Amino acid sequence: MSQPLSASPSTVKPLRLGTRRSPLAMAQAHEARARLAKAWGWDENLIELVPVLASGDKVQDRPLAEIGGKALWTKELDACLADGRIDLAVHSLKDVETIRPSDIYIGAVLPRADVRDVLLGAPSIRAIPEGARVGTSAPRRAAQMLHRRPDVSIVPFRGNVATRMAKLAAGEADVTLLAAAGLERLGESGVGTPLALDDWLPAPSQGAIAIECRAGDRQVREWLAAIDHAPSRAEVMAERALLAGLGGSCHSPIAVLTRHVGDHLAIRCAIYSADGLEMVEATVTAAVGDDEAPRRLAADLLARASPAIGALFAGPE
Ligand SMILES: NCc1[nH]cc(CCC(=O)O)c1CC(=O)O
Repeated sequence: MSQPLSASPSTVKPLRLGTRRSPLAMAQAHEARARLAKAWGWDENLIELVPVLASGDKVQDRPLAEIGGKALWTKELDACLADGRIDLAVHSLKDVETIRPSDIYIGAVLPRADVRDVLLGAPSIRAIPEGARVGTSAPRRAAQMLHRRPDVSIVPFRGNVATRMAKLAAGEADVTLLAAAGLERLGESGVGTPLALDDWLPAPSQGAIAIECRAGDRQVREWLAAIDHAPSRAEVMAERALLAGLGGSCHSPIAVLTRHVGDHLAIRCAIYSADGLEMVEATVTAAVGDDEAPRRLAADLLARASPAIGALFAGPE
């Protein structure tokens, strides 16, 4: 007989929550566990954290775009979900590829944290010394920086948040950029200068934590629904639809922010050439859940993009 819905996990059969092993991933997993346990009145011990080594964590010395992209963060956790080693997987949604396997479902998006990028090493973009070395391996951050400051040079800067802060302190670059959300979750919210959203947009889904489960697991889907934050979900899903419309990959410099304006969504997006010299931007208002509006925005951006920009996008997926 099938289990009645809303039964609790037990000490004999705890819920298993898969996560990457980095300090940021572990902090996000603890937050997800705390929210789920609280929503259902469970002891946190009924949710067991299962750290899984992702292939992206094994390679630290080359840009991700070079190694093969975003599935590097999801492949291992996807396999663990599929074969039942875990029941839930926690991710920074920003690192989760746009097209997911059909047997995996995003059961919850947690309330989106501070979406801004933080500049470390200088008090503002303008104050960065002439010709400074900017440490980043993110095509978006590199292009945005070069767009504003064509005089700087970009140096590769991989590794987890602490590694990048240590590299900055060791002088491997003069400035770097990190997500405010990640810094906050690691208890480092005091460092650096958050960049104003008026002239520095974040990555798609930046600041959002997603919890995935098996698409067919009705019980876990019901549990996750209780901690899903509908406004955050609407915003990041619009950004993911835009990304799908652009055919954006880890090579694609895409900056976007979606915000609720009344009961609608305002989507602002800019796409760049790799050298930051060229940029096209557009804004659109969409109804919540209307994936066509972000896709039209993507088509409009691509139609206006120069060859140097267009080469970085595959087009509608
Ligand atoms: N690219 C790695 C990554 N993935 C998610 C975050 C931070 C948390 C978030 O943006 O949700 C970071 C670090 C960073 O970009 O500084």
